[in-house]
Amino acid sequence: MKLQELASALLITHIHGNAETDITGIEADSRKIKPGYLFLCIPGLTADGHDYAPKAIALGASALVTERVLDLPIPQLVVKDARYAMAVLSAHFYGYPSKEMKIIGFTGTNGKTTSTYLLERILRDQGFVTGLMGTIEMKIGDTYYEMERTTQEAVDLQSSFRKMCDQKTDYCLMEVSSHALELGRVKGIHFRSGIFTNLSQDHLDYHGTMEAYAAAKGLLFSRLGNGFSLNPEERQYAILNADDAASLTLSRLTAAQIITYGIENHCDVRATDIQITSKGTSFKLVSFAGEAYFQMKLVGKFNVYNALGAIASALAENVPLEAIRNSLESIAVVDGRMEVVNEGQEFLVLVDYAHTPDGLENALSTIAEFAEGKVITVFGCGGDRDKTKRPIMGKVTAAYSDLLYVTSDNPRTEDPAAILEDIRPGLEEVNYPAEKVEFIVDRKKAIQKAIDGAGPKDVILIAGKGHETYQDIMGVKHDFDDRLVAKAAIRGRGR
Ligand SMILES: CC(=O)N[C@H]1[C@@H](OP(=O)(O)OP(=O)(O)OC[C@H]2O[C@@H](n3ccc(=O)[nH]c3=O)[C@H](O)[C@@H]2O)O[C@H](CO)[C@@H](O)[C@@H]1O[C@H](C)C(=O)N[C@@H](C)C(=O)N[C@H](CCC(=O)O)C(=O)O
Ligand SMILES: Nc1ncnc2c1ncn2[C@@H]1O[C@H](COP(=O)(O)OP(=O)(O)OP(=O)(O)O)[C@@H](O)[C@H]1O
Ligand SMILES: N[C@H](CCC[C@H](N)C(=O)O)C(=O)O
Ligand SMILES: [Mg+2]
Repeated sequence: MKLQELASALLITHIHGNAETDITGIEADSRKIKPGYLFLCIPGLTADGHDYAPKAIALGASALVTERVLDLPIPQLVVKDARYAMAVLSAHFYGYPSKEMKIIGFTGTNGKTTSTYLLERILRDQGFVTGLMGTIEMKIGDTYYEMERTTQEAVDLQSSFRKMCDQKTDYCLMEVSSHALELGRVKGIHFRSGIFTNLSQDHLDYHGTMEAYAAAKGLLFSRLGNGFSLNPEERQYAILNADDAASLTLSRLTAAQIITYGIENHCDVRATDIQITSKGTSFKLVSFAGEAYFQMKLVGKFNVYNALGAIASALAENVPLEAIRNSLESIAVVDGRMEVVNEGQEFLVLVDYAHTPDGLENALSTIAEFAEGKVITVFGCGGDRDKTKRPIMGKVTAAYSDLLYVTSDNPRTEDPAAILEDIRPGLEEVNYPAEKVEFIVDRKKAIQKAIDGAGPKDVILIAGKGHETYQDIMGVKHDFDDRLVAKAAIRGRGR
């Protein structure tokens, strides 16, 4: 594609240099530039892409997108807002792939990853080709890709969508993080539906206040539904959790058709008669499409919410209720979410990705429903993330745990011991007995200690890292998988 043609996607631009320059690829990270690529200079929060233009040129960039003319020897497309231009130019370069398939976006503090997998199973069982992108991985057809972040940068997103379209994907199920919404990574993407899971405290380091965090989530819904159509294929849906107060604001923001789901409040897709055990969850579904009894292997009331969002969305796609039930009942576990570690021991070990106060509350209140012995919790808080959630996570955990091992999560660039100290005030606030808690920086040792001390019928929750297979310490990712560490500890007991 010529630079001129790319520029035609924007009204106000100025080409400095040869407009006929060939563009073979498009990138916003100088380290990924290949010969012939256009390098987008993005002024960021920690760096300014304009400073990396010489590096990009050294790697063979054929042109730049800049916000001001740089004294450099290659053509430049000068734009008003490089970040916005990145979203527009990427969509144009890849031929607007989001219009060629149905993209369903999931947003909310907790439950996004889980919900994408539930809907993926339902749609796959119907014979649809699905793509999935989120915290654990990206899947295109049957190929898996590692993800750097939950929601990719605009250039990578559009490139991934193109690959999905090339594989004849019918539905793309994607997590849409609040960072992505705020930073415009998903601007211009045509969503079929938006699913809102819930809103509770997280990421205040980035958003500052809960209001700003909620407003970021709202961006997904405010862009939905403009352009009504009789054709069901062209409709857009906002699928909202009727039991979460934030849904009211979202319903005012959107022009899409709203489908509500929930347990407590009146709604379109509702679960009643919920039974929770350590082996699964059952409920009666009452919906605009009929009633059915569900017997899921997934554990916890929060997974009923995740199932309801997926059910509402599948009903909007015309999937029969019976088929939805069969698919959901066949799912054994979502990677690292309430995953049982079984080495034949007499106590239950669960690895879960709860890393917010609400996530922990949900995981632990679920365990409280069926625990017969002691509840033993191992958890920590990630470094370089919202510090204000640390004592709250301590307090929540204390409320449910008979024994507590406070340890490291991903310390990233912070001092691990200092992170543990940020959790302590939450325990002190509720006078959690000192003899019931240990602060152990080394996560492996903490897990081993918890497992060594467990008795028959106890339940151990190892929270925070779920599916992760590494521990990030000072930017170095060390091999670490809670499930493998727990297995080894169970086998090593008493030795
Ligand atoms: C707050 C945030 O999300 N920041 C992301 C954002 O930063 P930024 O736009 O300010 O960019 P920057 O790092 O200042 O760099 C400016 C520009 O220089 C470029 N650059 C930089 C260095 C270099 O050598 N060469 C180069 O070209 C960068 O590619 C970028 O285009 O864009 C960068 C490039 O894509 C990301 O690396 C960075 O992610 C940071 C590291 C991050 O940790 N993000 C997390 C919090 C995040 O996004 N998380 C959410 C999930 C949260 C959840 O679900 O719980 C996610 O969607 O993954
Ligand atoms: N609907 C829900 N409501 C509250 N808590 C939930 C819900 N679903 C899952 N959880 C808890 O939150 C944890 C994370 O779940 P999941 O990975 O599905 O969320 P996510 O929104 O994708 O998180 P992230 O923001 O890290 O991508 C789970 O391990 C579980 O403890
Ligand atoms: N997407 C979340 C994941 C947190 C997972 C937890 N293990 C941590 O490292 O804090 C984040 O980046 O905040
Ligand atoms: Mg996720």
